[in-house]
Amino acid sequence: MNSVARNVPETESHRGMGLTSDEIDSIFRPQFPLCRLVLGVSGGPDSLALLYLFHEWTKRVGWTGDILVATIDHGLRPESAAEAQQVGERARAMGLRHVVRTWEGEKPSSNIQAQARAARYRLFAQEMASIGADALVLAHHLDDQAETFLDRLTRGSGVYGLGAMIGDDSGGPEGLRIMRPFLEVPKSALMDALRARGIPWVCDPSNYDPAYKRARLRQIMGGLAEEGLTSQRLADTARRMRRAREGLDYCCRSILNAHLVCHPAGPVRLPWNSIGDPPEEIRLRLLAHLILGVTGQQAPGRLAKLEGLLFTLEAHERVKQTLSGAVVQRQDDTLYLWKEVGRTPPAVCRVADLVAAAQANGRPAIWDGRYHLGLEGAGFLNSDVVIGPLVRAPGPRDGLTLPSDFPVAAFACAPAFWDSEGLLYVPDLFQMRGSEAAYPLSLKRTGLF
Ligand SMILES: Nc1ncnc2c1ncn2[C@@H]1O[C@H](COP(=O)(O)OP(=O)(O)OP(=O)(O)O)[C@@H](O)[C@H]1O
Repeated sequence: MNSVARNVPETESHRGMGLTSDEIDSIFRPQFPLCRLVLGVSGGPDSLALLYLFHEWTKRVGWTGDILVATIDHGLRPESAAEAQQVGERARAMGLRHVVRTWEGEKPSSNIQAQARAARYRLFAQEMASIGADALVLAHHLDDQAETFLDRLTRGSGVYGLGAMIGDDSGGPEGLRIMRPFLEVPKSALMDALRARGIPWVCDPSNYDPAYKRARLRQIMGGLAEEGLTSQRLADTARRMRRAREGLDYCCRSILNAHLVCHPAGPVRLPWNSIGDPPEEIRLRLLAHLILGVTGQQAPGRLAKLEGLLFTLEAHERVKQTLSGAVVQRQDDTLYLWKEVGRTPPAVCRVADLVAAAQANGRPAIWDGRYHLGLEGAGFLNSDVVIGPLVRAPGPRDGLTLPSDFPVAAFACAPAFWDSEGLLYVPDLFQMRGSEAAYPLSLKRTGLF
């Protein structure tokens, strides 16, 4: 995570001439030792500035990585296809590859911006997979950051949410690594840079449509600035929140490293009274980390619900609750957490399909967001072997021994391998004897633990 503030000072160049070479260098250099990138370029001023300034920088410093410029045509405005083509012409004129991906199918009648965004990241993920890209580079800038901060305030976020966007985020949508080199650069500086180069841009009218919350927030920001609440101030506070978040994460990691017991098949337990009496914010973050760790999710859900859960756990010595796909049980002084079977149990899929898709995409094979599959032994597996939650494995369970130091229910979502003859392997719980005694696939947890 690139947490160090890279304050680009408000110099003359920001106000009129665009960014200087030194400023452009300080924006890109710390972030781009990577070699394969997808640049998300819509044709608006921010992402066009990304396209031109990044290309200019790569030429100047002799950066030789691979760039694919991607435009997503959401098909929501009649001009969008022509605008996407125009981005393609510009990219090709610079000698860069460009691809247009279209959001196909019927468009939803409500929540359209969120759905378009989800579709956009799905399409970006496919394009990244096609070239084995290290990261997706987006043109979010300081004013976007300030809007995100305000938006999170309206949702009652705490330290984590108010940290807003991260410059180098390995936990983006679709699990993508997202780089945001302009996060501390004001939009006005990007527009000035385009003007200084005589580059025209298109405007998406939905950016100003008061039907959308983002546009409304943008409008009220003018008034807030008059009271001193400028984009710069809001973005500065977001950066301080990220710093606080890193401090909290650091404390949580030390506590978990010292006290957490993880079973390789999924559940975890924490002796709650042995962690001392850390402040409430740390206890909350510990709970959030544990939920993310056992569920394989990226975000722990709403803060108010997490606060409610902590309150309940601390008020009762024996209690069991669910939150964000995790079961959390307190039994005297021990907390147990595991993944809930719930309405959406982990998928059952053929290991061969999972491995083939991962190899084709140049990405690691991951099951249920929780486990990396080591692929070394994949070739030795029968093609009908599947992986799924233990609770779905067919046939008898002879030989499967559940440990007595976790609740039995905690193993329902354990990763299990089976074929038409029955269960083959569950980490630390079951290993089929005979020809497959040395099970050829290794499993490693993703995430925190
Ligand atoms: N249609 C598109 N095609 C390619 N890239 C895009 C497109 N729309 C947005 N982007 C990229 O994403 C960045 C952020 O865009 P925008 O601010 O519109 O998205 P957002 O919805 O506010 O952000 P996010 O998607 O992260 O929530 C842009 O600067 C650009 O790099």
